[in-house]
Amino acid sequence: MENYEVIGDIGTGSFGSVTKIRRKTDGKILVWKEIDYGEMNDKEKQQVVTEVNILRELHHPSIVRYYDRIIDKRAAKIFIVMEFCENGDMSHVIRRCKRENDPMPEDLIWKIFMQIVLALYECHKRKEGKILHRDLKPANIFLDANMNVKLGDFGLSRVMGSESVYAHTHVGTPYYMSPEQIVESHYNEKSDIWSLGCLLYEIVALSPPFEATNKPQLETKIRQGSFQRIPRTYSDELQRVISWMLCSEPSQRPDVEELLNLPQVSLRLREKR
Ligand SMILES: CNC(=O)c1c(C)[nH]c(/C=C2\C(=O)Nc3ccc(Cl)cc32)c1C
Repeated sequence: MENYEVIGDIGTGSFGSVTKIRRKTDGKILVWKEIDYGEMNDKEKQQVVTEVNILRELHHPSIVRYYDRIIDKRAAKIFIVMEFCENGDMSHVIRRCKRENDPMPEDLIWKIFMQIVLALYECHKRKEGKILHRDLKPANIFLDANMNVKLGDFGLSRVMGSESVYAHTHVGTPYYMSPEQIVESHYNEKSDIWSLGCLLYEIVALSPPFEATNKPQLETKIRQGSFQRIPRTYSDELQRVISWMLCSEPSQRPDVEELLNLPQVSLRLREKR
């Protein structure tokens, strides 16, 4: 802890709180996310260790960079030191767009989508074995000073299984739950693609595709799979890729490779080079 100076609280992520810090050696601004493992059983502790080790291996410009971890045995806490993303998370951006009735232009949406797909490609297609994100949502997508997308920490949500101590912090309605998760069948990379479809829909329409005031109603809507077309100001192409990711049948959904081959995505990939 002595290598870092606390600057101030940033907020609470989907689990654990995030604090802005300064590295004393070079003054670099970073954040740490605090995980309290005091109440965890051995299985959950092992899972956090495994997931942090996976985070350490992942180096990609569109994935939040992991720098360090500090274990405070006395307080039974782990501090995960990660990259600072000056422009916060996508849920704040969506709220601002909605409040100011200032929707994002389609070109920016395709750029954001491309970067999230690149990050997810890194996870799903890594040679050491697939990593599922399991918690794709606006609050887990961060933006750096140049409005580049950074996929937030993930896999850790594996610790968030229903049996985990964290389950209670999984506050809010599971808007992005896939049909197969409702019937509690096995979560796979196509479930991440479903969540990506919900995420892209919400970035475009500024509301999730399936909304309800309670879980049973939400599950019915998700199972029916019908949702409003995105605003007419956006192209049929954007509507088509969202509908493709929101196919009820997982095998019908695209994988990350097919998404990278979309004309609007591959065009921007070539521009990036
Ligand atoms: C209103 N929120 C913010 O301004 C904000 C800012 C400037 N940064 C963040 C969050 C993170 C940030 O800056 N880096 C992060 C790395 C991992 C995780 Cl889980 C979260 C962050 C947030 C939520």
